[in-house]
Order: sequence, then C-alpha cells, then structure tokens
Amino acid sequence: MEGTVLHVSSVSKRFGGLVALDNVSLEVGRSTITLLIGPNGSGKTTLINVVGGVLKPDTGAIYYEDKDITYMSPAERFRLGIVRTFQTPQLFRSLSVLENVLIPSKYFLEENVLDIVLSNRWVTKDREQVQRALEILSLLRLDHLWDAPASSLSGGQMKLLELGRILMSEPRVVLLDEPLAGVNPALAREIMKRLREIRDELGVTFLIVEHRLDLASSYADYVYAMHRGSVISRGTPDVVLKDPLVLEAYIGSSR
Ligand SMILES: Nc1ncnc2c1ncn2[C@@H]1O[C@H](COP(=O)(O)OP(=O)(O)OP(=O)(O)O)[C@@H](O)[C@H]1O
Repeated sequence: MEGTVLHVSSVSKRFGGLVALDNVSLEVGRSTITLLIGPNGSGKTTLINVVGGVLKPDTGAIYYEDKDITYMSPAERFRLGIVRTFQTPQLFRSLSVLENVLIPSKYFLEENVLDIVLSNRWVTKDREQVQRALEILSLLRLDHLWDAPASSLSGGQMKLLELGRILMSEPRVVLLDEPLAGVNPALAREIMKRLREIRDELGVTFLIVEHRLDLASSYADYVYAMHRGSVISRGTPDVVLKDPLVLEAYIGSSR
C-alpha cells in the first residue's frame, strides 16, 4: 500500500496450544482510519497488543515507517509516536478536564502516575502547553467543560478526554480498543467524526478494534476482517462488510 505507516508482516502468536494470530499481515495507510473487525476471539486485541508492544510475537515482524519495532517496549514505541488506549479510559476522575489533558501520557507508561499526580510534578505553568490543551479540547468539543471534574463526563466524553491527553503527545499512530463500547449511538457518531477531523487536521493514523460495525464502518477508510487468528478479508468498508466470508464468520460465531 502506498504511504504505509505501519506494516505487520507474517505475525503469529500462540497462547499455549491456542493459535491467537496465524501468519497475519496487514498494512495501515498513513493518515487513515483503519478498522479491525471480526467475531469474538478472532485475535483483534492480540494484534493490537502486538502492535502496541504489550505482547511480543512468536514469529513475524512489525515495521513503523520501515523501522523494525518488533522488540521495542511500549515506552520506546510511544517515543516514536505509537500510542494505544484501553477499553476503560485512564483518567483521574477528581481532576478537571483540562488537568487530565495536561498530565503527560508518557507517565502512564513509565512511572507510577499516582506518585506524579500527588507530587504535583505534572502541573504545568507553560502557557503554550495550556493553550495547546485548550485547542485540543476545542477540537474534541470539550472546551466548555474544561473546569468540570472528569467524573461528571459521560462514558463517551471520557473516551474523548483520554484521546485529548494522548493528542498532547503528538502521536503519529493511535491504537484504539473499542472506542465506541458502551457509548450511545449519537455520541458514538460524534466520536467517529472527531477521529476524522483529527486524521485530517493533525494527520494522525488510527487503527481501531471495534464491534459496532454499523457506526464505525461509515467513517473508516479501510477495513481488515479477522477470523480465528487470520485475516479473511480486506478493503473498503462497503466491500468487506458484504464479503460472504465475513458474513459467514459472524453468522457462524453466533450459532
Ligand atoms: N493472555 C492470553 N492467554 C491465553 N489466551 C489468550 C490470551 N489472550 C487472548 N487469548 C485467546 O486468544 C484468542 C484471541 O483473543 P483476542 O482477545 O485477541 O480476540 P478478539 O478478537 O479481540 O476478541 P473480542 O472481540 O472478544 O475482544 C482467544 O481465543 C482468546 O481466548
């Protein structure tokens, strides 16, 4: 693929006797929203974990901008600009929206973030940083809530807030694990629209695991479908979602 930013090459991963990833290859185009779909247990989260560095593959390699990152730690990948989120947003609920954005994401990887917060080392007086945080909150339509405690946000807004903190570190590739889970349809569409704006305005690339295909697919540029540890279909959303192999995988898994 032209303009490939991330290349997963023939990756396999076993857990004991279970083959979670079986010779998986995929390319993620620069500044795209690429969706990873598939029935439960098809290997999507394992793949995100391998790309994010939480898991090491048994065989195969991961390249970021042609650089072999297969054996880099999550912190090293973070420094290159590859960041992942989790299904539950990592936030400090009693801190304000703005304060949450101002806690550097690197602390969540490298140090005990609670110690950082308690020591007040994270508080920045840097005018540019605060200005940037407000711009990001504005991009996410959370700027009017800057002073509200994070605990007052809805689940979907919390996901956007975590994304805001991640954007402060100027990531190049963001790995999202089910960003729409538990979010009402209207806000889910808002989240997908915001991702598109971030893609277009900041050039960020998104690789997203998502089950809510109806909501996510119309905002995606490209889709990979997985089943039983393998990629069974790839292409634009309209092609992949109509692929008989994909339909059969979903129907088969719900029987
Ligand atoms: N740490 C682990 N130890 C043992 N087996 C695991 C581990 N992680 C995942 N698996 C197994 O690997 C397979 C793929 O799991 P994975 O979580 O990657 O699938 P998934 O497509 O993300 O599923 P879901 O949509 O339900 O989250 C499953 O059979 C799962 O039980």
